[in-house]
Amino acid sequence: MGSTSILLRVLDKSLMNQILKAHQGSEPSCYACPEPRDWVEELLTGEYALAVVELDDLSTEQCQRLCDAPALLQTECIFLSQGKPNPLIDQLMMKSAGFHFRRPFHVEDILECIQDALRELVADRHSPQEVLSSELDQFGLLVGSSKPMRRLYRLIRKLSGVDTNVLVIGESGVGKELVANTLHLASPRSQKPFVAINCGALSPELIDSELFGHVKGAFTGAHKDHMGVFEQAAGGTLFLDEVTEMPLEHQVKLLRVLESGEFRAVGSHRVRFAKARIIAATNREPVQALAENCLREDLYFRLAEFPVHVPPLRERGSDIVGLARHFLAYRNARESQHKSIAQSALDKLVRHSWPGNVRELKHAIERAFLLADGCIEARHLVLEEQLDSPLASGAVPGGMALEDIERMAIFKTLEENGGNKKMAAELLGISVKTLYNKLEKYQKETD
Ligand SMILES: Nc1ncnc2c1ncn2[C@@H]1O[C@H](COP(=O)(O)OP(=O)(O)OP(=O)(O)O)[C@@H](O)[C@H]1O
Repeated sequence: MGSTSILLRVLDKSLMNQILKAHQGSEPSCYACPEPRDWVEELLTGEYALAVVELDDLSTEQCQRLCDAPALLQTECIFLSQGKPNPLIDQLMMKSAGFHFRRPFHVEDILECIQDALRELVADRHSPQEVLSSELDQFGLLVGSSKPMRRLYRLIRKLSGVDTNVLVIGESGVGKELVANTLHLASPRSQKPFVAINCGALSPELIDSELFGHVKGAFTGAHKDHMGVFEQAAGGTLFLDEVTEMPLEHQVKLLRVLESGEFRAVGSHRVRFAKARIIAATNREPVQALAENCLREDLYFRLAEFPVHVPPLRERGSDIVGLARHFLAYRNARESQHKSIAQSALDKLVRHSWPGNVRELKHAIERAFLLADGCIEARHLVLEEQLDSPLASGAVPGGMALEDIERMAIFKTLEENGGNKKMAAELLGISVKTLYNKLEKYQKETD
């Protein structure tokens, strides 16, 4: 018996026949548990993908065996009963995230529910294929086939032929540095250096030296001449990342070089000429950066001769799945592996809002690659949900009890997922069983 078969224990003969008829000859096959065979034992073998079970004669002992066995959670359950209040069935429902149909049975609804459950299970079992190749187009170092990316490629191609300054704008992790590097590679400067510095990470004392260099003896510790990035990138491209994080007084110095093309190394009187093309980048919207005084207006106009907006990942449609496959294919190739990705995992990727953009996706796939043995499933994808949550936005006051935060997270996740406990447990990063235990606890407290 394969693990995709259905266990049937339906006492209502007509319903049983209709289910069997609907699945005659189709995958997965049905196994009708003959009475008085112990259907509980059969179910707990964990060999069934789905179980449709009539429960009216459920005994306390059977209920306990089911509730105690983790195998119950491996099987999707559809329970049928007469509908009389039955604490044993209630207890079972608390342990398994199953459906419960009460008499009179609506055959259509039950068949539809079975179909739904099977569609998901079959998709997960049959669709994962080894991901060994990427289907996305690539321009320079940028991967993606979506419309906004194609528009970006066209703009980069146009800008590669001219020597103007460019300001690359986009959220963190969208690929701004890759855009700058691609622009460099597509330009006549491609044989010269591409030098990147993070303006936000430069220490204020060393910033002049980093940008313009220094001569031996210029200050304590300057044991030899040092070439600044303007000189290192001569003839090539200088990428100034996070330019809005540079202190305003240093932005003036940068502006002077951009205007005059001249600079002097610290401790030297010799004027040097800047021969690098400047591409700057920022995570902030320029209008806001100007309003918040993080960016000098004159520098902005100098840098943004051509502003290039890089779209966030959530606006790139099927590139999300395409990039996930791309990163997986490369990882498979590097590690000589043949790992696959399940449809449920791809669905989870599509539902996510990607606050950390492509960087977050790349990390999520790399972490999942390590966690999954053969097939990456939804549970292997640890996404930065917390960035979206009220906790990160400061909606949770400091000093709030951790239990209250947990209760809030659980109820909010259930609410947002239409009460789907499996999905909620997955998003919360706990097992369905743990979710039930926690619900039981919190519900008791509020009763
Ligand atoms: N279109 C893409 N194709 C392939 N990889 C990408 C793409 N965009 C981004 N990446 C990858 O995502 C990661 C982040 O990219 P990058 O550093 O260029 O982003 P960024 O916008 O400059 O980030 P930050 O604002 O934090 O500096 C890198 O590992 C990069 O290789």
